[in-house]
Amino acid sequence: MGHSTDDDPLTLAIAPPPNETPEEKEARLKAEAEARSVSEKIDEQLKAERAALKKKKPVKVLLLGQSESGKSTTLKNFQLTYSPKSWAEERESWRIVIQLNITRNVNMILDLLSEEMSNPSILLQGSVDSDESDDDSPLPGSPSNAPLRFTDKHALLKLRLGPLRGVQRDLEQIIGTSSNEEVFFALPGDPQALSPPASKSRPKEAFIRANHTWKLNNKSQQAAVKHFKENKVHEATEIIAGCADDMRAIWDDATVQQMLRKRRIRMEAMSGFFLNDAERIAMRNYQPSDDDIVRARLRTLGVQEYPIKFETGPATGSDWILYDVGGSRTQRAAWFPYFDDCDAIIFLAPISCFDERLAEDRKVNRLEDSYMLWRLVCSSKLLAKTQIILFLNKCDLLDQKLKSGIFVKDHVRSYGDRSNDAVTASKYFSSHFKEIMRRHSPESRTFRVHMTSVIDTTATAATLGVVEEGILQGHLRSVDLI
Ligand SMILES: Nc1nc2c(ncn2[C@@H]2O[C@H](COP(=O)(O)OP(=O)(O)OP(=O)(O)O)[C@@H](O)[C@H]2O)c(=O)[nH]1
Ligand SMILES: [Mg+2]
Repeated sequence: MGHSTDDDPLTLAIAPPPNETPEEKEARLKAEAEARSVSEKIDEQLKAERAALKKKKPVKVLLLGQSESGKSTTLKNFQLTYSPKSWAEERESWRIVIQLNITRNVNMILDLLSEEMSNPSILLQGSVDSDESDDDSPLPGSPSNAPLRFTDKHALLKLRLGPLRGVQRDLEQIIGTSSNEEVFFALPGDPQALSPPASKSRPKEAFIRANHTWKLNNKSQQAAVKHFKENKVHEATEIIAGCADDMRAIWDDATVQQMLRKRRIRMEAMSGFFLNDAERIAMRNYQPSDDDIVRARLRTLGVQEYPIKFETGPATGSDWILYDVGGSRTQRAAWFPYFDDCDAIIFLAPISCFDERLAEDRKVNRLEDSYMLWRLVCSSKLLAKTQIILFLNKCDLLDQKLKSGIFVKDHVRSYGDRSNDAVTASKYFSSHFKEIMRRHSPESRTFRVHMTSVIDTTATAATLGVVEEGILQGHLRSVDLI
């Protein structure tokens, strides 16, 4: 039955000669073994060279998730933990962002005060939608619709804090809210992309532009900063310093607090809230702490590339590139080109947002939006082999929210009669994300999840340690597979 093999030209060519003597056979086998060994060595060398090349390639990590999910904050944690030198260099740049954040906090209160003082009938109609919650019931613990009693003190505070409106305008100009920059990222034919979406009662946010101009890297930008430092920034710092006591007074005022409760606005839970630190931040020589920087809010536009040379940890010396994306709807089309060729994705889902709506589309629940995005990422064929790590973020806010008496089951019907505590709720949300991954991944993959509050830099450093190791291993495994 050896017919076909015996006739095969290759078999015939490499067959031992007929009548081979034992000596000849031994010599032939030896020669063949040597040839095999040389060939294996060459293969190994080629593999090692390719592996070395790949190892030199930076580890690429993409941060994804809806707007305000905590992507940029996670990036800051990476910088703080693994690249402290470059973190320190950027400290000063955050000062004006934080000044802008606190100025906005005050101006938001002033807007609400003006509305209430000029139109007290609003009060008698009960609560007004604050943008932050789906239902119209007053916040637990808020008094009944008792009328707000404004006095001369409020009129005076409004007057004295008035200059902060000009400060906001100046600081926004310095950081850069030019619509031209946004056009750069506009989706073709998308008129919304020309102006950042902002709902009626939500303060507009500052945002990072595509080319990091807010960090002011080139000469003309540096000249512009110098100019502003001599003029506008100095002026803004002086005005803020002069307003320190009044900022504190307006925030501590019982009527203002009552007004916020009536409107179901929890300013403390809002991004970039700094009023509890007014005196410190208002100081003329204010230097942002690490914690301040992590809490500062600056919206991201487009896709920002952050090369990080690891200065500490097991990956010391290695180069990583973190891609931080804008998470609002008009920004999402820019994500897809980055799906190709990335080692890992860290997906942020803020689980405290189960009762909130998207700023850019008030019809959409934020948790539902996160589920939808997660499904999209899990089902992407381009990402079939990419490691995906889920951060169920803002666990601190989830805990506060549930303790304040807000019930998950009132917003997520399937939650049923489960216990209304943060651990049970986060496990419940986690199981939902896991199921989506299981159902929609093109190939089976491991569900890696971390419960996070990424403003907690110590806890986040520990989480990043685990994540870093996992990503590195994945990177090296892919090297072995070349
Ligand atoms: N309390 C609390 N605040 C958080 C947490 N994570 C982020 N934040 C705050 O939420 C705000 C928004 O976070 P960002 O990291 O800027 O959100 P982002 O996902 O980058 O948003 P875009 O750039 O708009 O896509 C910031 O002010 C953060 O300090 C968290 O776990 N807990
Ligand atoms: Mg961001």
